[in-house]
Amino acid sequence: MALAYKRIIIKIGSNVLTLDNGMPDLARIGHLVEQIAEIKKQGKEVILVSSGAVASGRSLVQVSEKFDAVASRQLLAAVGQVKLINTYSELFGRFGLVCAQVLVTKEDFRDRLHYLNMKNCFQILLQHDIIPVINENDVISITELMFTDNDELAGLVASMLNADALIILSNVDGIYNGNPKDPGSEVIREIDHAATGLSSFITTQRSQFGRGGMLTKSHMARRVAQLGIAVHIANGKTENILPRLLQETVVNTRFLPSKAASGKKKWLAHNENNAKGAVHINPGAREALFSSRATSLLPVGVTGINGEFLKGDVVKLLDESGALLGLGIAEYGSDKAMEHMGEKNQKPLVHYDYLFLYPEPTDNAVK
Ligand SMILES: Nc1ncnc2c1ncn2[C@@H]1O[C@H](COP(=O)(O)OP(=O)(O)O)[C@@H](O)[C@H]1O
Ligand SMILES: N[C@@H](CCC(=O)OP(=O)(O)O)C(=O)O
Repeated sequence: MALAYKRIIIKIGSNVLTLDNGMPDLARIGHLVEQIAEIKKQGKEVILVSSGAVASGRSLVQVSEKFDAVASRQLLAAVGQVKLINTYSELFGRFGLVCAQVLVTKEDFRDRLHYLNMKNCFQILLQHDIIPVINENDVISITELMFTDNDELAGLVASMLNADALIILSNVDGIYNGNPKDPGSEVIREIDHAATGLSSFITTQRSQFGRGGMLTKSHMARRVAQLGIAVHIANGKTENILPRLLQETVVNTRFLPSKAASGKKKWLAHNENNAKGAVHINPGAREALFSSRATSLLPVGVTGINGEFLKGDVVKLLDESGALLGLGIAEYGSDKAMEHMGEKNQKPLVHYDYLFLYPEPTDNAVK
């Protein structure tokens, strides 16, 4: 049965777009563009998150090893992004389609004004039937300012635009239940919010030109699926992968979406870096929050407060060992929270509507 997604984010990893020698694989890019054109004909909206700037830069400039890695990456990305977007523009043009370049940094998701500017820009592009082609602005995003990888960026875009699905194209058929190179391993077809132990299957091994690896992909995928967006990890090198995935006739890993979350929870899910303080909770509170009932965090389950926060600030929720369980918006400041810590019959410190819990807390401890 065909998957009835209307708005789809497609993320293409460097490895899909790159030949073994590090040069861009123009035939592959062409084939992906052709598939996207076919999907567009079906009336779907497509937003592309494409890596490949550095790889494209390599085909134009040779950088001597005496330059440091950061400067070399800036050089290759600055030159390569021009070539990458020109390639897309030319290839989409053959199908009568127009694409646009959107380069973003992590800061753009933190600053509310930048966030809204970005959202408005995507809206106007989509209203005009234009395909946004997004990449990190590698020229200014350096080390700690960088996204973990473009998978993180794609997850943020998917939640910002309330997409129906996020398709991550990598160089593997999906997440295997063992080493992908081991003939005994199989692709896990479906992962739901309650699945546990996923991280034990995933090695830290990355593809030749990849940045984050499969573990960061799976963390992001679970987080996005929990917000109500389906996430697929599939092989971008497989012929006709996109139409076949949408027709459900090809192997891939699908993270089943939970019930759609509110806009506030979607925003919260990606605001760990904005947290002003942290709240430690006891095992009873943790159990209550993770139960199937909608539960707010009451001061009676709070065992410690770190940092200073005000009403409305984002706070981290930690268990007694310090593992990150989720994020919430404080209903009152840290002074009052300290005062009522451990007390019964007090107002919730975090209301359920403003609470986002990470799936599988044990997996998060390895972050
Ligand atoms: N259990 C697993 N299943 C699938 N791939 C895995 C697993 N564990 C590790 N990997 C590695 O993750 C890689 C894909 O991640 P990454 O290098 O970030 O790719 P991309 O460039 O597409 O973002 C695979 O090439 C594979 O080597
Ligand atoms: N922004 C970089 C890609 C960074 C990245 O995350 O790559 P990948 O892990 O292959 O998706 C580039 O365009 O070269």
